[in-house]
Amino acid sequence: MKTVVHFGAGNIGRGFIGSLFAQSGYHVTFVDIAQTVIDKLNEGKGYHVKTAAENAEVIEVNNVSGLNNMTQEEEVLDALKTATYITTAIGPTILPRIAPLIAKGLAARVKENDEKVYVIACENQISATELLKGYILENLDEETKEELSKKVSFFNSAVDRIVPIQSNPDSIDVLVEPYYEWVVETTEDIPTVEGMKIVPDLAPFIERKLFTVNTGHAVIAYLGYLQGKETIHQTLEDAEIYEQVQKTLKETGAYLVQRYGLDQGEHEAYIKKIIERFKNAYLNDSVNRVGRSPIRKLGSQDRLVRPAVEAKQAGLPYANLAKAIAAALLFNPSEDEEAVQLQTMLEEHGILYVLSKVSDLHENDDLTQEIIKHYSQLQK
Ligand SMILES: NC(=O)C1=CN([C@@H]2O[C@H](COP(=O)(O)OP(=O)(O)OC[C@H]3O[C@@H](n4cnc5c(N)ncnc54)[C@H](O)[C@@H]3O)[C@@H](O)[C@H]2O)C=CC1
Ligand SMILES: O=P(O)(O)OC[C@H]1O[C@](O)(CO)[C@@H](O)[C@@H]1O
Repeated sequence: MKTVVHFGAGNIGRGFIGSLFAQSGYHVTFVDIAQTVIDKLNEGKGYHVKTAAENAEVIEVNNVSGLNNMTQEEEVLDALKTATYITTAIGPTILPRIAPLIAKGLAARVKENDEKVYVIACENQISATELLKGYILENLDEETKEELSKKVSFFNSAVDRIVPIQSNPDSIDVLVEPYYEWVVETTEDIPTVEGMKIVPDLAPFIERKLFTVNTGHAVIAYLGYLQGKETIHQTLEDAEIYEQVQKTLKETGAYLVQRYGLDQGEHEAYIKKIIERFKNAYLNDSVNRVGRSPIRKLGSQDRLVRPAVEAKQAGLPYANLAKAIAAALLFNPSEDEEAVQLQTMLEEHGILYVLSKVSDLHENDDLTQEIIKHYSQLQK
């Protein structure tokens, strides 16, 4: 039986990527630091994925096991030696932390196994696998890098499925939205995985996804948070916020249509479909989850700043994106470490410093001035 080693046995790991591999006949070895999840994976050897819909579908996921990368390094290295795929859904900021272990595993593997292995990072980040590859290579000598170049392929990917924080922490079953899309960039002939869509150029797919699903979601989360809302679907019931989401996605849409030559009508239909997905009350998705890690989300390549910069450079409107960035700067749930860090940075150094440091935006930039204007208005 073919195997996959998947780093991150969380919501996307269990509810999406791991589940697709299991359904395709793979044994899935999840690697995580959450010992309780690892124990449950090993005890039950399976779990259920349930769709958030009136007529819920329940999928049984079998042929899974778990390893703890902090305490079972040797076992993880063994699993890496024979895996066909190595995947991650762990969060972009964690990739550098798991890279040394993957590097060690690949270095040992290429000495004794000539079979190809495919590495795919499934994160909300442009070029996540390329970045992971860089972190892995930093840990290897020239000779091993040369071996890797023949036997290991790295593919960027875009993952789209809304999986909220699960309501029962004692269960490893996962509630997911019915919709999903997993797009992988390669021209190689690779072993089939059910639900994996292969394209030669990921750029239009990941940008369309990140700057529609994730931008729209972020607008709802940050404006909802400021209005004291708890969930995404409740926030969307607010007519003003609903309109703000539409106006912001019109801005990212204009950029995407121009940049990738998308069909205007088809893109408008795509936006409509995404907003319908956000309305799914069965997900009960919290604004704090969707807005989580605002420093990452305010990064220059992420869902808010990058499309704003791109729109500005293309001579297109960006005022609503600037408002979304301003709202993100006011996101402050006490349990979100990055939100706390962001607020401390704002208090100690001010908004210009934060926009420069976190978003690579400078004082004399028109976008910076537009953000500051909205920031002052939202503070009132
Ligand atoms: N939840 C969602 O709807 C979607 C999430 N994503 C992306 O998928 C990735 C994972 O997100 P979620 O599954 O929602 O997060 P999650 O928090 O549910 O899962 C992350 C898992 O990584 C584990 N982890 C953290 N640090 C670790 C370490 N050093 N070593 C091993 N394991 C570690 C955690 O224990 C957790 O089980 C993120 O990049 C996210 O942006 C992408 C699309 C949808
Ligand atoms: O997972 P991140 O990058 O923190 O952001 C949350 C976003 O990811 C998703 O979970 C799915 O793409 C969306 O719900 C949301 O836009």
